Amino acid sequence: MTTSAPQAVRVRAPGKINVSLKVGPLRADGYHAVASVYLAVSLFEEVTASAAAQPGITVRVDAGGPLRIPADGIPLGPDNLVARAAAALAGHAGIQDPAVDLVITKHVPVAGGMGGGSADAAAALLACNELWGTGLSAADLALLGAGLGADVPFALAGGAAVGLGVGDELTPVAAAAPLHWVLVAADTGLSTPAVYRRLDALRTSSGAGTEEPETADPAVLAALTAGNAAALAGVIHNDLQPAALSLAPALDNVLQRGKELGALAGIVSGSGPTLAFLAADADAAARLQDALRAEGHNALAVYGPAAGAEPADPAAPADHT
Ligand SMILES: C[C@](O)(CO)[C@H](O)COP(=O)(O)OP(=O)(O)OC[C@H]1O[C@@H](n2ccc(N)nc2=O)[C@H](O)[C@@H]1O
Ligand SMILES: Nc1ncnc2c1ncn2[C@@H]1O[C@H](COP(=O)(O)OP(=O)(O)OP(=O)(O)O)[C@@H](O)[C@H]1O
Repeated sequence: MTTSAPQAVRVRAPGKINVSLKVGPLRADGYHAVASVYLAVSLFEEVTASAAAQPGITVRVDAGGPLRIPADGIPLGPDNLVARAAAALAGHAGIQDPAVDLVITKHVPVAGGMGGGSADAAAALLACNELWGTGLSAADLALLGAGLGADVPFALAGGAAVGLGVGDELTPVAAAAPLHWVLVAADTGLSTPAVYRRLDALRTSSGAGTEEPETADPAVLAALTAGNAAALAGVIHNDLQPAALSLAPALDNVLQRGKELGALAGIVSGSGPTLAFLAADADAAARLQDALRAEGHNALAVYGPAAGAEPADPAAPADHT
């Protein structure tokens, strides 16, 4: 019996928060060495790759989802990370004229610091690998992904992990229990390179020295491994937070408000502006989500760790849980 190639493959990949992010000095290549503790959360992007009749890579975005994400500002041409992912895989596999239609179901805030574009790239790599039967291993996909963005290997892997190098050298962290968070999305995004540049400028003006971050904070890893939200609340940290707050000062009030409303701690996610509030448990997260929504914030309770890129259940709705 022969099995025919699939006509369409749907894959989901998670958004992330960084529960700890240490950033070293600017390198000659324009990047910064980091020591990141990534946590994938239960807010997923989906990418459907369908065989196309004509050669070419097309991109469409279905926006919306529980955080009501608008599609503005997402390129639909070859610059979209899903198109770049498909082109990279085709190039690697020697496919001359790839013919694929890619549809993104967008749930992760755009330019939100949650690695949404990286999740799209990860999902597209996996979906096209399946559609085209190219058979790349997880390690090969991660290498291709690292060429697309520092966060892409983690979006493939999911779970919780330490990321060294530019964030792409991953070591998994076994987390005992899910942690519950409330995300607050902002109306406008922040450019990741602009936030890193602001960090460099703040450091230059304060004269503060910076060390190469060689290891992730052991206290963060211990709290994560134990699934201990109270302990984690005391040690979550993001070196990019002062830079994000300097570019988007209104976030500071929201951070304070989340804590007044019961969060154990609050942090800017990655390069921001999405905020992530840590709650004691699922009930506390639901209450905090509702309290923040009552004050007009675009809030959503999620948990992490969540799975990395994987085929989406065709029966499941394209939702965040
Ligand atoms: C802020 C984080 O999301 C934390 O996980 C990442 O560091 C950013 O990851 P990303 O968006 O996948 O990053 P890329 O798309 O590879 O890089 C975008 C830009 O961010 C800056 N960048 C990114 C990663 C890094 N370790 N150092 C940097 O300075 C560089 O200016 C780079 O040109
Ligand atoms: N599939 C995509 N989804 C969103 N943005 C994309 C995509 N492809 C390309 N982009 C471009 O990349 C920019 C940043 O995208 P993204 O949403 O991944 O930011 P981010 O989540 O802040 O990234 P990170 O957290 O990894 O730093 C967007 O403003 C857009 O111009």
